[in-house]
This record gives sequence, structure tokens and C-alpha cells, in this order.
Amino acid sequence: MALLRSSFIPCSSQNPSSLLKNPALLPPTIQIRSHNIHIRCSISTSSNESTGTTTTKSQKIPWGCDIDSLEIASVLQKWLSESGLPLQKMAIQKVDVGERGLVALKNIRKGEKLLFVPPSLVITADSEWSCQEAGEVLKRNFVPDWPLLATYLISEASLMNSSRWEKYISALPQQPYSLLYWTRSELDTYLVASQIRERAIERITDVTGTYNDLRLRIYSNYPHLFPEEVFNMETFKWSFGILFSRLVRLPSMDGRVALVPWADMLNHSCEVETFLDYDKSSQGIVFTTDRPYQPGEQVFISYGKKSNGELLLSYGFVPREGTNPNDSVELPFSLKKSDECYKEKLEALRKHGLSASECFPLQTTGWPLELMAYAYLVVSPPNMSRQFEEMASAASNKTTSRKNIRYPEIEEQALQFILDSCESSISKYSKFLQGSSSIDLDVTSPKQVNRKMFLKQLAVDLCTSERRILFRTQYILRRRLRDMRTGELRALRILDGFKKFFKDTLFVVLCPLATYRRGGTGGDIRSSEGTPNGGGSSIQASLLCGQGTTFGSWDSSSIEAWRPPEA
Ligand SMILES: C[S@@+](CC[C@H](N)C(=O)[O-])C[C@H]1O[C@@H](n2cnc3c(N)ncnc32)[C@H](O)[C@@H]1O
Repeated sequence: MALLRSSFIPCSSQNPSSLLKNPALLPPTIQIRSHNIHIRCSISTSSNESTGTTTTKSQKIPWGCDIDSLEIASVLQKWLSESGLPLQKMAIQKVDVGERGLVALKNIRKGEKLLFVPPSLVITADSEWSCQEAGEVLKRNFVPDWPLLATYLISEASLMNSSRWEKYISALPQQPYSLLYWTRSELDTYLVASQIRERAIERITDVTGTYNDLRLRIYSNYPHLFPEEVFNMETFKWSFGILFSRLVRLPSMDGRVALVPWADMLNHSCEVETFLDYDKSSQGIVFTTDRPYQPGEQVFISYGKKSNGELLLSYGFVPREGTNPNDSVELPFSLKKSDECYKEKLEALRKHGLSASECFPLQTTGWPLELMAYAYLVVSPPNMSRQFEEMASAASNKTTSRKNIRYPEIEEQALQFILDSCESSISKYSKFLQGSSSIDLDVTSPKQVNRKMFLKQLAVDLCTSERRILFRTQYILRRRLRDMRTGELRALRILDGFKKFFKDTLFVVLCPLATYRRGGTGGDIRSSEGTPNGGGSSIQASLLCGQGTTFGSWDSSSIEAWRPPEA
């Protein structure tokens, strides 16, 4: 998914693992003198299980603070002012949404520019390293921005007060809220119904793979610069957790990624659209308010147009039910193994970068045109084999071909196929939600209850919102299918009337149309209405009423297929 603007940025195009797989990244042989590392690592007995990493023991991160620590935040605020942050109209305070946040001290107008964090207080891949040699090694090896920044953060954190970022790092959460911190069994238990489970597993695998690559190719060659007591899977997971939840992309700085102290105390709201960016005229990081604030009100920005699942994945929270207009749910779809054209269809899909199983996002307003094309391909009969290619191409968001394809003769089966997948997914969500109905839904903070209860509530919130979208989709699909079928029935009755009236006289004329048979998937209401299935009766209503015609009072605007954001 492309990042349109700065928002805090976990972004699939920035897959850290694939970025690291750079052939230029070869083990160097130069010896460099050691740097002075102060370590405060302690072995914790926390509930963290190993997620397939190279370390077996879980270590408590010695840096950062409790996520709601205001004392340390005020030390940060003081240090920032002394280091060049201009006087602010906001202060860090305890807030209802997001534990700590920036709260207005004065009236703030809509359209006002705020923050003005100077570049000297921003961390980018070009920032100076306290341990210069460590930075040089990474740059000489062309380590990409994400793993470089992750290593930078650990390196600066380990140097404590010898690093200029000490006050900033101390105010970072010791355990960022992120699915990176969920164990495999927690993911399997709580996110069993949601595709976010797969995304979390992929992300954990990427982060683990990136760490293992760095360790093999670089850290192990410079143990004096990157000792394992400091640069290990636990510290790497922490620094990636910080990056996933706080890194921003700055559009006006050619999309550079940066950690922006102070600005990263802003929490997300689905009700605002404003985002952080570099402002050339004031030469600082700013955002422009898109609503007014009164003293005491928390000020928000947008982390981007993300679904609840994506917000949980990177930031560890789920917005209140029904408040996120960008919410969506990923639904898996597959070719049928029993399909006699399975091989041909798979070949067509592969040609366009797709596979036998694909996920598509559904929103309350509809589904992507690509999904409709995929559904056409799945249900299309052998006599449509010449269209497989066109369908597969339209199903791929990697091609620029026409997406809005229509095959009225198989539209009903295609919609029924989407409905079947939707209903099977709904039953998974319902099973999970029924099983968790006994948990206390008033839980709001991980400190109030144990970790498991907190994770369970996040999962319940996520699954409730995802199931809500599925229910809406189910409703729209059922109505549309019903309308199609009743329209079809009406058309069939007219046809039968004609047949009776003209007896054999006109039958010859109607015969070619009337003997058109559908491929036929489930949900055919005609037989239950007493209309014969065979002979000339199972003609597609759309053949009689014209291409693309829908029937009954169905409002097409409510089901407009939508395009997902450009990749
Ligand atoms: C960029 S930081 C914002 C500052 C953070 N609240 C702090 O105290 O350090 C992002 C983190 O803030 C929290 N957060 C942001 N927006 C939130 C929201 N709408 N609801 C709940 N938590 C939120 C999440 O823990 C997220 O990982």
C-alpha cells in the first residue's frame, strides 16, 4: 500500500527483510576498535515466548519507560526546549485516548501550523552516530534505512547519557504496543478469525529474518561494536516496535523516514486528516490543524487511512467501534480445486502475479473491482476459457488493464461465490466472539488487568469491527441476489406466457435464447418457486433485459465496487 503522506508509517512496501537482502551487503573484514558500552540488561520472567528467534531467553529492555510515565515526559519536554524546540501551544499530558498525548494549552484555530520541530532534533538515516565507527560499518554495507535506524536506536540507547538522545530514548515506551509483542499462541488464540494474524506472523518473520541477516553479515564480524548482550533479538524487536509505531515519512523531504521527538507524542484520531510534514518556509516539522481545539483538549493527527487491523498491527490499538471510515476487512478467496479448468485458471492468475488463493479488502461501502474479476474467474465455466486471461488481468492490481469487466451470464454465481466466502468467514468470527463473551469488556488499560485480558479485548474489538463489515457485505449481497433472482423470475414468467400464447409458432425463434444454460452454483430460487430448471426455462434474465440490468428496487450506489488505494 502506498503511503500518500507522512502519517506514522508501518508500510508494507518497506518490508525490512526484503530491503536487507542486498547483494552489496557482504561481510566486511576490517577490524575496528571497540566502543564503550554500558549494559543494563536483565533476564525477565515475563510471559514472552520465543517467536522463533535466535535467542531463547526473554530479556527486559533496559531503556525507555512505562508508556504512561509523565515524569520522564516532562524531562523530555524540558530537554527539547533547551535544545531548540520553540515555545509550544501544547504540552505532554495524561489523556483518555493513547495514555500520553499532546494537549492544547491555549485556543488553537483551525488551519494553524503547530510544532516547528527543527531538523537538528530529528533522527534520520543521516544522523550522526555517537559511536561513529558503528555507523560507518552499516553505511559501508549499504544497510537500508529501517534496519539502519533500528540499529542506531539500540546503539544510542546503549550509550545512555553519552548519547545526545538519552532524554528522548528514556521517554520512549519500554514495551511499544505492537503485535510484534504477541506470542505465536496469542496470535493463534485471539486472532484466529482475522487475516491480521497472517500479517502479524509475516511481520514477525520479517523482523526476525532482518535481525538474523544483520547478525550473520555484520554484527558477528564486529562483536566489539555490536556485542550480542546489546544487539540481540529482544532489543531489535524493541527498536522495530518503536519504528513501527513512531516513524514518519515526510513527503516534502522526498519521502524520507524520520523519528521526530515531540511530534511523536501526538495520538491518532480517525476524525482528522492532518499529517506531519517538513515545512520549507519555517524549516521545521509541522502539521496544520483541520479543526479548532480549546485549552485542555487533546490534539490529534492522522496516522494515515488505515483499517482497524492495520492500526492494531503497528500501533497496538483498535479505534472505537464504528468510528473509522477507512476500516476494512481482508477476506481470503481461492480457486476451487475441483474445477475442471483449475490448471488454466491458475496459469492465467500466475501470469498476472496472482495465485490460487488471494485476499481482498471489503469495506462497508463495497468491494474492489479486482475481487469481482477474481470471482468471475473462479466461477466461469469451461466455455469461457478465452476470457480467463482478461479476468485474471482485471483481478490483479499490478496491471493497468480495464478493471470494470462484466459478464452478466455468470454475475449471479460470482456474487454467490463472494457471499459464500463472506458467510464462512462470519461463522469463524462468531465462533470466536461467542467463546470470548465472558470477558470483561470494560478493560481499558493493560495495567488494570493482566496482559491476556487486555489482548483478548483488543481482539474482540477488532473482530467485532471486522464482522460488522462482513455483515453489511452479506446484507448487500443477499439483497442483490434476491433482486436479481426475482427479476429473473419475472422475466421467466413473461417468457412462459409468451410460450403458451404462441405455442409452437414462435418457439423456433426463442429457442436459441431459451436453451442457454447457466453454469449453476448454489442459491437458485427458481426451483423452489416451481419454475422448471431444465429445458428452456433457465435462461439468464440479463439476456432478456439487456446487459448490466439489475432488478427490483436495489440501489446500485450502495454497492458501488471501489478501488483500493494504488499500490
Ligand atoms: C506515535 S505514539 C503516540 C504517543 C504515545 N501515546 C506515547 O505516550 O508515547 C503511538 C502510540 O500511541 C498510542 N496511540 C496513538 N493513538 C491512539 C489511539 N487513538 N488510541 C489508543 N492508543 C493510541 C499507541 O500506543 C501507539 O502505539
